[in-house]
Amino acid sequence: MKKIAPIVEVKNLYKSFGSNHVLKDFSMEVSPGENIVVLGKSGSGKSVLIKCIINLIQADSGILKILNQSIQDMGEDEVDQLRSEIGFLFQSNALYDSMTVRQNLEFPLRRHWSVEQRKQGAERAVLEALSDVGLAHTIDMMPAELSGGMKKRVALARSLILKPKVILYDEPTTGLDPITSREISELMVKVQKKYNATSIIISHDMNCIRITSNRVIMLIDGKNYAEDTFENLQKSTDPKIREFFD
Ligand SMILES: Nc1ncnc2c1ncn2[C@@H]1O[C@H](COP(=O)(O)OP(=O)(O)OP(=O)(O)O)[C@@H](O)[C@H]1O
Repeated sequence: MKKIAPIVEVKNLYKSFGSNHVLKDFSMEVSPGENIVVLGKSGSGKSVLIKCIINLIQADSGILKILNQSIQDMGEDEVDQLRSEIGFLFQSNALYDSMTVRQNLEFPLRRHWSVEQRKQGAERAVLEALSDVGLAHTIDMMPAELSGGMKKRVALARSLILKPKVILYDEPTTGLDPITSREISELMVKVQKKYNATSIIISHDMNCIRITSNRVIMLIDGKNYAEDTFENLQKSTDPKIREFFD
């Protein structure tokens, strides 16, 4: 049977900051439609990995391919084009406080759509993305009027607006109460299905990982130390893995 090409491929990745060797021969492959969680201790290099994948940080060496393209070899315009196919949900949400929800969602369209495209389709795109996260009624509200969970949903809607093929989540449930965290995790599964997207999720929220992951990659000592389903890793007797589950 022909092997399906991975959507994201990382091979033998190295990244150091001075004498701080963060990623040391890290490799992983993500198949189309998968929800992958990268789990590691604080400071283990999870954010550095995600930033290398989208070339916000330059890797020292290794191969990085996303949507079958080598991001390291691309010019600025090509990287920009590629990033329009990738949705990001950052820990901080990064909503603009001085803009309405609508304006926040229109922001990526301004960069990637022509004036004509925006005239024709912006309203519909904003409403569709907001409806996907159950918040169409907030379209003219300011971020300050929203709860933490609602802000997270709006940020997710904004990352969906360009219908990304890949979604990167950096600690999507940090700072939320357990019920809201669960809602956000379930929403992540729902949007992944609707958009047929592939997700890479950085998290150490065990409930979020259980709900969202098809596979978990353990980032330990700069490497892909182990990868398996959440259920199988949970049964592991390896002390380095057990630390996360006990
Ligand atoms: N731009 C940078 N310059 C220097 N060092 C950096 C930079 N970015 C990250 N680091 C270092 O790389 C290491 C890994 O950081 P990273 O943010 O990836 O950790 P993390 O696993 O995401 O942690 P957390 O779960 O706490 O967010 C840390 O030691 C950090 O200090």
